[in-house]
Order: sequence, then C-alpha cells, then structure tokens
Amino acid sequence: MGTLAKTAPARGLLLIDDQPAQGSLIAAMAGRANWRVSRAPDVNAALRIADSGRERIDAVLMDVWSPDADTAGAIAQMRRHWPHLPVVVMTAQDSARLAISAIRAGASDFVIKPIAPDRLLAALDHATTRGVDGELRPLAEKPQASLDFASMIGSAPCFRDLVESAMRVAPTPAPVLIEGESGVGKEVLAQAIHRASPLGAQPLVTVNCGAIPANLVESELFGHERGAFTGAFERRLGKFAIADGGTIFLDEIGDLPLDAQVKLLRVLQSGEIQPIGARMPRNVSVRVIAATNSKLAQAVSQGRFREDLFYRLAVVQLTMPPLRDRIEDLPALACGLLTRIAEQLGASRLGIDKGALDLLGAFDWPGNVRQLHNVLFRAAIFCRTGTLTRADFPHLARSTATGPAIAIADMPAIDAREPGPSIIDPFAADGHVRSIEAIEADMIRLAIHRYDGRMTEVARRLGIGRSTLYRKLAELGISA
Ligand SMILES: Nc1ncnc2c1ncn2[C@@H]1O[C@H](COP(=O)(O)OP(=O)(O)OP(=O)(O)O)[C@@H](O)[C@H]1O
Repeated sequence: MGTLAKTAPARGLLLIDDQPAQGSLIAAMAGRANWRVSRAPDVNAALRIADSGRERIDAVLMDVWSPDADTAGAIAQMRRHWPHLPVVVMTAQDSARLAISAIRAGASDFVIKPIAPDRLLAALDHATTRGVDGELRPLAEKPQASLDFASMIGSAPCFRDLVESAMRVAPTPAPVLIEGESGVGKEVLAQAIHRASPLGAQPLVTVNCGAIPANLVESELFGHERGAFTGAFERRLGKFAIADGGTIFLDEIGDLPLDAQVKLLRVLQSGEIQPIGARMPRNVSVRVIAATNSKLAQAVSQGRFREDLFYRLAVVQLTMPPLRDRIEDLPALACGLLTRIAEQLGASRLGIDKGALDLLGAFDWPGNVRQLHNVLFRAAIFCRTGTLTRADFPHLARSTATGPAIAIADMPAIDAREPGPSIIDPFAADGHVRSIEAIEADMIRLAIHRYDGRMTEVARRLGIGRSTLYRKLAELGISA
C-alpha cells in the first residue's frame, strides 16, 4: 500500500458501481488513503464524467457482478476512450468467468469480493504504478514497504523460535513451505526470507494461487504467446519468467488445481518453463517459497495435493503461530500497525491507550494480525482524536463481553421486540469485509427494530417498496 504524505495531491478514482452501500464502503476505504472518489452507476455515466474533464481520474474501479452484462464490451469501450487509464474490476468469488473476460478485454487487474481494505488499496496502487500494458511489477517494487526480519514485530518465544529458523534457512537455496492460519504474517515472513537471501536485490514475485481462476493458472504462472488462445491478444510473461533470478512466493498453494500442480512439479524438476503456445521451453532459476492456510499434509492424504509436489516444496517447513498464542505481542503489534495506518491515512500520529489495549488483548483474533490491522484501520478512520480508546472498538467490546467473538452476520433472525444492532459492522470476525447481502440483512433488521416492526415505515425509510421489502425478507431469511 502506498505511503502517502498528507501533502500529496489526491489521486482520482472513478468507481463504477450501482450499489450505494458497497460504493460508500469503498469510497470510505479509498478516500482515507488519499483517493478522491467519483461515482458513476454505469459505464455511460462514467464516460460522461471523464469527458467533462472536471475530475482528475487516475484509475477506474468497476464492479462486474452480472453475467448478463457486457463486461468485455464495457471495458473495451473504456480502453478506447482512455487508453492510459488502468481499469481494475471487482468480482464475486464465484464469478471467475467474469474476471477472465474482463482481463481479456483489457482490465489491468481484478479483486475478489469481499474486499479487504489493504488488498483494495494495494491493487489500486499497483495498477496505477505499473502502467496499463506493463507486466506485473515484482513485489519488491511495490510501494508497500516489504518487511525484513528486524522489522517483524514480536518477542513471544514461539515467534522468536520461528524467526530464528527462518533466518537460518534464508541464505540457502532451499524451498520453504510456510504454514499458518490466515493473516498470521506468512507473506511478511516470505519477504523477510527473500530479503535476507543472496537473491534479496532480485525480484520477489507473489502469486496468490487461490485468487486465479482455474483456467488462467497456467498462463499466469508460465505465460503465453500472442494468439495462443482466443483472447490472447498480447504475449504475456508468466510469473516464473518475471521472477527469474529471484524468488517466487506461491501463496495459498493448497488451492492450486491438480493439473496445474503437475505442471508446477515439472517446472521445479526441470528448471524449464514452457509458455502456452511457445515452441521451445526456456530455463529459469527461481527460489520457491510457498504458503498455505491449511495443513498441506492433510490435503495430500485426502488426494487433493500431490505428494511428490509436497515433498519438493516442503524441504523446510515453518509453522507460524496464531496471534492468540502470542497475545503478549499485541501491544507492540498494535503500535507498529498504527504507525503504518497513520502514514496511509496521512495522519501525523495515532496512539492507543491502555484500556483499548486491554480490550484488544482479551479478544481471540481468528483473523490474526490482518484482522488486528483491519480493526485498527476502521477505528482510526472514525477516531476524532489522535488516540484510540475502548470507545473506538464498540463491536469488539460487545463480542469480548459476551464471550466468544460474534459477528453480526452470524446472529440469528432478530425479533423486532429484541434489541437490534445499532451499528452495522462492515467487517466479519475474520477481518475481511462482509458481503453486501449480509450488510443489507443487518440494515433491514436494524430498520425493523428502529420502527417497531411497522413495515410501511420500514420500507419508506429504506427507500424501497413494501413488496420489495417482503421479497427481501424472504430471500434473506429474516423473520419480522
Ligand atoms: N510480525 C509482523 N509485524 C508487522 N506486521 C505484520 C506482522 N505479521 C503480519 N503483519 C501484517 O499483517 C497483515 C497480514 O500479513 P500477511 O499478509 O503476511 O498474512 P498471511 O498469513 O500471508 O495472510 P493470508 O493467509 O490471508 O494470505 C499484513 O498487513 C502484514 O503487514
């Protein structure tokens, strides 16, 4: 993520999205990282805004949600109008087809919903700094500072043991497999290993194996020649070729489809890649670091992951502890993360008091350091003073007071006579943003509670017809 000084001119983001709730959330995330957001409900309105020349636009973020919409046509139209503007699309997890057609039509990148703030901002920074037609920039060049061992926060014995093992393996060429729950810092550790290795000045290229649509995996990893398949308008370098001479970080390796596992194994055995449509293979020299949220050995025993590939990758295996097992590190982590967040938000400094640290220390952090970052990020956005207190964490206060963490999304249907949610939390317990549908359900529950179940008033205040309200109640499983 970019570290923007307060005085840096705002960059312009044109958001094409016809869902106001989602748009507001994205505008809030991007706005506080110095993006000035203009919103358009559709491509035609977006073209009018751009043509008026009144707004500065550095990137376009477009929601592609409907399989019926002509996504490719819309992106091609935008690229004709604004050949130098990167277009990032956001799609649902199950809309791989839309992401593929968007990329083929010229989109620079895609993000999968629900979108975490740091991922969105990184995608926008990445898209604007690499140019529309450029190859993906290696991670080492990302504006988001990569961490080294010295800056990895944590002094708990289990964490220090891990860091020591990682420091010992870093200078060797051995492949490393990092295991750990989501958000524990596997990517940070991979960066630190890379930076401490003899390849530290070379690129570190990250591939999120879980985020690539299955039929794009091969092209993404090994590249393709122009015309290799329908829609391959340009030759594209694969991530292995970009990482040549450096390190490749294969994140969420457990999600790699089996046929791609076969091809990856072949590359690791032979040191050669063959881009799709290329006549000759080419040699590459790449150190591999892989990471997984799940137990890969278990995936092997269940036949979901190839055993031979597992042994190739797991020459050295490092397991990262979850944050709850090193909760003594929380104060130092919170302070370190707040320094970063202050930079991102252009604030001079952000602090946190002891009461708030005690509250955070009582939570069990299923989404680990990333969740802590998101919780602090959200609190910092709404904080009016420079110091976070318990009052800045109302949702956490509620869930720690009631025992285990409860996300509003998990609450049962609310009876209008029971106290309903008073604030709608955009984040789930794992630190990722919640779906629009879950937030919409909360909004309806809140309105039913607020207007004592008077459905005409509820519909009027929500700005929808009564029949739409009843349809939504049925669809969302809300009992009023
Ligand atoms: N020890 C640490 N010191 C400082 N920041 C950290 C540390 N560990 C993690 N972070 C921060 O926490 C966030 C999550 O880290 P990271 O992306 O490396 O986790 P991950 O385990 O790779 O997550 P996922 O499995 O979801 O990909 C990042 O913002 C990262 O900078």
